Amino acid sequence: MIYTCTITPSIDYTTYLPEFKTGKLNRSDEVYFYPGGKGINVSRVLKRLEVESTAIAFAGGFTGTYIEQFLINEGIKTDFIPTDEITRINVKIKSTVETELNGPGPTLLDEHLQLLFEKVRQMKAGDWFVLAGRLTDSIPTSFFEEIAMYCNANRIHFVLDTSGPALKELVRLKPLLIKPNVDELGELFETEITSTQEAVKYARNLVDQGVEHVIVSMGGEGALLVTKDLIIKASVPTKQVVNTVGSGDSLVSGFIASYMTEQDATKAFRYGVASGSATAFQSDLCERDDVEALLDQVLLNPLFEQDVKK
Ligand SMILES: Nc1ncnc2c1ncn2[C@@H]1O[C@H](COP(=O)(O)OP(=O)(O)OP(=O)(O)O)[C@@H](O)[C@H]1O
Ligand SMILES: O=P(O)(O)OC[C@@]1(O)O[C@H](CO)[C@@H](O)[C@@H]1O
Repeated sequence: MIYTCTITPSIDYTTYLPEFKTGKLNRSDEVYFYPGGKGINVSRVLKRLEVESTAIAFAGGFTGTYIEQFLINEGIKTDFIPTDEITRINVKIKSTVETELNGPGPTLLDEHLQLLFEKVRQMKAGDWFVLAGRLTDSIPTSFFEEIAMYCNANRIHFVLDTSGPALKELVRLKPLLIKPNVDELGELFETEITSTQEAVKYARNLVDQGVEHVIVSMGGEGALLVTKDLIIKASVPTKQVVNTVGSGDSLVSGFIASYMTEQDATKAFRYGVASGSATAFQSDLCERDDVEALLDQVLLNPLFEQDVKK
């Protein structure tokens, strides 16, 4: 079973308008209320790719109820831990450019964390634990380290898609996959990455620390896969972009969905990138047919260590 874990879920209030003027009253007539948060997006895309998962999340209030009910209606198993706080609403404004306003995550107490650990203790060898999204400051990084160590010791595949200080600490615990975008990778090494060569260098550093697969996503510029044996750059299909929110999560879902059946990192990477792009080309997350229609348009270009070092 795949378990996704979203510490900070959200409703993504997504609104489209031709022009967004700051400091003015703006009106839009097209709005959507998607359940969001990175782990939740991963579960939703997995479902569309016909892979079952259980979505674990900390959620509360009317927004928490809305998110859980939405997932249940889509046939996704949920295992939510209730919080006293109302789950955040993140605002996504789609205009000439995309503007996002994300709220803070919940303040979690020790009892909440113990409930989460209990769930992890029920997982079995061969299961997947996908920890995705912002990890609130109210949780010490040591808590996630314990979870990652538990996963390693019990052969639970650990996938990590987060940013900030926790990412720095947790890469040491050898996740099966991490998927920073290029800015998050730069943040991890306190630098700005301006070329594929640099991205490969830092991704390679993470592989040397023990991460099995590092995927660096670069929006419309494609993505990179770096493992012990592979360095591959993928170019992405070109089409009108509608909403890129969740495209990184779709990449993660596509990779897992393919890798868990075929254990072929190159194929899984192609499937992941096609999933990311299929999401970018529509308002909500991608469907399986859209992903498969794009597969041939994802061009994989192997890079060689000597070329990258130039
Ligand atoms: N403009 C685009 N055109 C085609 N594909 C895109 C575009 N933007 C994103 N994608 C697809 O989505 C993948 C992930 O994109 P990105 O690097 O923006 O992830 P992210 O920053 O983690 O996104 P998010 O946090 O919103 O999920 C890319 O590798 C690509 O496959
Ligand atoms: O605040 P975080 O947890 O970093 O990001 C949350 C978020 O922006 O990420 C998802 C897209 O990846 C959205 O569904 C959600 O609103």
